[in-house]
Amino acid sequence: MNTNLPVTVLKGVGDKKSNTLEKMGIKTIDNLLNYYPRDYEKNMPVNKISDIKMNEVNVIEGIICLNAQNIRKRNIVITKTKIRDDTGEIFAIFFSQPYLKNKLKIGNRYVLKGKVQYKYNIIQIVSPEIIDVNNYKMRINRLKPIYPLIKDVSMNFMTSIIQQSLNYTKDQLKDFLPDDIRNSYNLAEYNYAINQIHNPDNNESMEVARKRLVFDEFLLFALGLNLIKEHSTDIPNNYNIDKSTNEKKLLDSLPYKLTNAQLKVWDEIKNDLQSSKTMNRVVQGDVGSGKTIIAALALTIVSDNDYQACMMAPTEVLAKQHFESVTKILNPLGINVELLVGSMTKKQKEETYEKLKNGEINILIGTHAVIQEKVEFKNLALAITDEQHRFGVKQRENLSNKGNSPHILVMSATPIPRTLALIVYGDMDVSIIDEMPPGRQKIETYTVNTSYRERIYSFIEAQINSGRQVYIICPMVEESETLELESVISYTEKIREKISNKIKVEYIHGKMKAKDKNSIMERFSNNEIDILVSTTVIEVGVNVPNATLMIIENAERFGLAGLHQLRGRVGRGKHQSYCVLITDSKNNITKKRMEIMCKYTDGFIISEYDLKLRGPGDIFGFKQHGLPEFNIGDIFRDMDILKEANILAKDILEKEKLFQEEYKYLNKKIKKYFDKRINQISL
Ligand SMILES: Nc1ncnc2c1ncn2[C@@H]1O[C@H](COP(=O)(O)OP(=O)(O)OP(=O)(O)O)[C@@H](O)[C@H]1O
Repeated sequence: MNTNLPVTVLKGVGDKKSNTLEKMGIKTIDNLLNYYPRDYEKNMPVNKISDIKMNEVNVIEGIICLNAQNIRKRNIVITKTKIRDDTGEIFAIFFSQPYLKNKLKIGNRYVLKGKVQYKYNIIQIVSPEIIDVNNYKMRINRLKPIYPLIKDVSMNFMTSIIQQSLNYTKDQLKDFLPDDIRNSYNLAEYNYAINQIHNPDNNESMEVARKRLVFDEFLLFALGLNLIKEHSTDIPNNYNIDKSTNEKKLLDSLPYKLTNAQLKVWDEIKNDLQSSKTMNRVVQGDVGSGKTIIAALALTIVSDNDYQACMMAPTEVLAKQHFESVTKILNPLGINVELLVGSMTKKQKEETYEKLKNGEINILIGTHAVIQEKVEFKNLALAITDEQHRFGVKQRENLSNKGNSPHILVMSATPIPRTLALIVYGDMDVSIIDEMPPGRQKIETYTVNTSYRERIYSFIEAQINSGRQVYIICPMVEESETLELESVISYTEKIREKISNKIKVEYIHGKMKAKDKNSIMERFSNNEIDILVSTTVIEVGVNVPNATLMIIENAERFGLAGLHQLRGRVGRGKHQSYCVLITDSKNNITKKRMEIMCKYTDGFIISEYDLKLRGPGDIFGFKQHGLPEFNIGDIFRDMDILKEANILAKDILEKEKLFQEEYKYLNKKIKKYFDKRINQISL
């Protein structure tokens, strides 16, 4: 069975549609079969027209009794027709589908599903879904899949092409899992799973199908990662890092002592750098747990041994911040640290390239341009990056070309349980900073509605009068006509009017030029700005310990992970800090989220709640994790399956089962799966 046929073999898929599908990652029949629903809804029973419920979604069945007409209003074509059953008649209105005029002919029988409203003096079913009569009756009360869509791809179309693909393959898909695995883990057969995920008989059969497909996905992932790990642990350490002249000096120069957790992690890194293999390690630590100093130590001992090291940040603001904090610590030791970011002039950049090449620079800090641009190092031995940018195979190659397989250190602020970390970072060694620096006070957190604004303004003034600084987060950059969200620019104007004019208020957002962003952040860091109104650009990593109040407008717009990251911008120094979450939302999940934020500050606990609160298919906050994304599996919800699959993967590899005849198809599948994903996973 060739499932690699292009989607254009299906009815209704021409060149234009196939281009649109390609944007969704769908090129072949196989891609369609693996395009899983994001949710299901129950097919509703048919209502008699006399019994329809106003302002609700109704399903009606009847005969078209008025030839459809197209009416043009402004730029929209409205198609209007009427449908009748034995109890009454109702108008049906469609928008921007002029071709329906020829389809909806008098005498044709249809099932229509849509909201019924009284508008313009008539009762009408508005923009209903048109459903095949015979098909529908058989399927009443069954689950109907809801697919994720993009513009120009309708649910009807998606369902139709997936059904065609299922008909085409008709139970002839090769099950790549050997029988012994299926039996031991009680997994459904592959054809059954694919059919039931798209056309479930009931909830139970859908769950059975889902379990099988999640297992598949995790098993392939775990096998791939473990294979990569086997391969990557073989890279020998090409550097001789045995001196640590400046380590003690650096530690002595700090105004604090490292926590035990920091010491342990630092030890692990040092051992790696001195071992016979190249380091490939991720350091995980909650917001504010003190990862930067660990990075600085690693940079230092590499430079002590006359090698170069680089450190990359996701944004210029962060790169500059790292640059400043690292320079402050390392310059007194005579270590030359330089910055490389996009907003520098060509001349400045060229000077930096030159100095890097001839070894005048020990440490380079920048954005990811550091490895993409034409940068030549003299002897790069260590590259530090963040979790969102953990290196894929291609970047690893790039890096190797710049150095000679340098050591890799990834910094992650995503607090996830250790067992999970060991799996999702399965190709790397994991270090966890599971302790906060001493003396940190709990960030007092409150949730209020917008009627409290005036009082909050007084609170802001009080904080500023005692020498502190304030962040205010607004989700939008500019005023929006459609959404009632606070926007950064108008908010700044509003607050300037409300508050004493001695208080300096500025804004920062992602659409500003890097140069302007940098200058605002610099002024905020130097306490030249009292209130910084910002979008989430400051979410990750910004460190201004004098800022003690974080106000988050429209807090309902953020997931728990995002709120935790944002709140982590305060409480970074010795002063008592506060976070005020402002929302008018009455939604239960939002309420629960706010309660959790007020109650807990430990990122590990918050991340666990985050997962519990996310329903199936709800990926709220997920993008904020720099974790691999799965097609159907959810690493938190399906954590048990992930663990099982990981143990199985290790067993398969240990016993070299992939070479056995029954494992032939599984082996093939890994190659295919990893071909697609290989760039996301570090090697
Ligand atoms: N052992 C320690 N004792 C006291 N203060 C510390 C210690 N380690 C780090 N700090 C301070 O804690 C603050 C936060 O550290 P850092 O910026 O490294 O956090 P982080 O882990 O990178 O957090 P984020 O993920 O939010 O960026 C800094 O001001 C730093 O100087």
